[in-house]
Amino acid sequence: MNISQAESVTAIVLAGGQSSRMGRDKALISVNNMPLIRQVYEVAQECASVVYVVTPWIERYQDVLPSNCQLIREVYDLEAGKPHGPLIGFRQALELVQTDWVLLLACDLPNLKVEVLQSWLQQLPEVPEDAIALLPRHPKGWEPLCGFYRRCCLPLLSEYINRGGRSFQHWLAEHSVQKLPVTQPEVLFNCNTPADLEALEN
Ligand SMILES: Nc1nc2c(ncn2[C@@H]2O[C@H](COP(=O)(O)OP(=O)(O)OP(=O)(O)O)[C@@H](O)[C@H]2O)c(=O)[nH]1
Ligand SMILES: [Mg+2]
Repeated sequence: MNISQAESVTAIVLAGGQSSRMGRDKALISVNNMPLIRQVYEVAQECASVVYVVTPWIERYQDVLPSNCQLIREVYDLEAGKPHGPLIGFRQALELVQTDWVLLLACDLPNLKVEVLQSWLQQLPEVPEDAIALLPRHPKGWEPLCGFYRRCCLPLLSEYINRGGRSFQHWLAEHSVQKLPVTQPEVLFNCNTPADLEALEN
């Protein structure tokens, strides 16, 4: 990919989940000798001019990420003892974005591939103006944490959050979203459980 295309996208990696199904922090689990969060970070870096990692636990991740990594400390819900959820983390980072498009990624995508993301990037100029995002679709809805959003969706996101909304699916259902055709669905594989991890290792 040439530099001008790389410069047109900012990546945001969300790493504030509870890993309740995995039973331990999945961002730090090593697959092929590299923590998952680092793998996602490195792929993102190949495709974006700026990469933000959003987490309440900067100290937990900074040692496994490059020293120049831009970590954003997410606001924490002190009463609940956990972050406010991925939509709030996304908004916090989106407020800093300067590029027209954002690549939003979960930290549990071990099969992400630079070439695939770069081929997705080529589709951005074709997205209709009224679509706020370009996302893969699965039978139950959108795949919100492995795809692209327009920076200008920030006011719509804030308005939804201010109404009390906390669901990507509900928010996306209110707007026009372009379907991203995925020819290699394995890149979307989510490592959520010990069984997922085992499947990956075999
Ligand atoms: N920044 C941020 N990221 C979040 C938050 N909740 C989930 N994520 C991230 O969103 C991505 C997808 O979340 P899940 O796969 O459900 O991960 P999880 O919430 O850690 O796992 P479970 O507790 O098993 O649902 C992962 O990269 C999580 O780290 C949040 O409140 N803030
Ligand atoms: Mg997941």
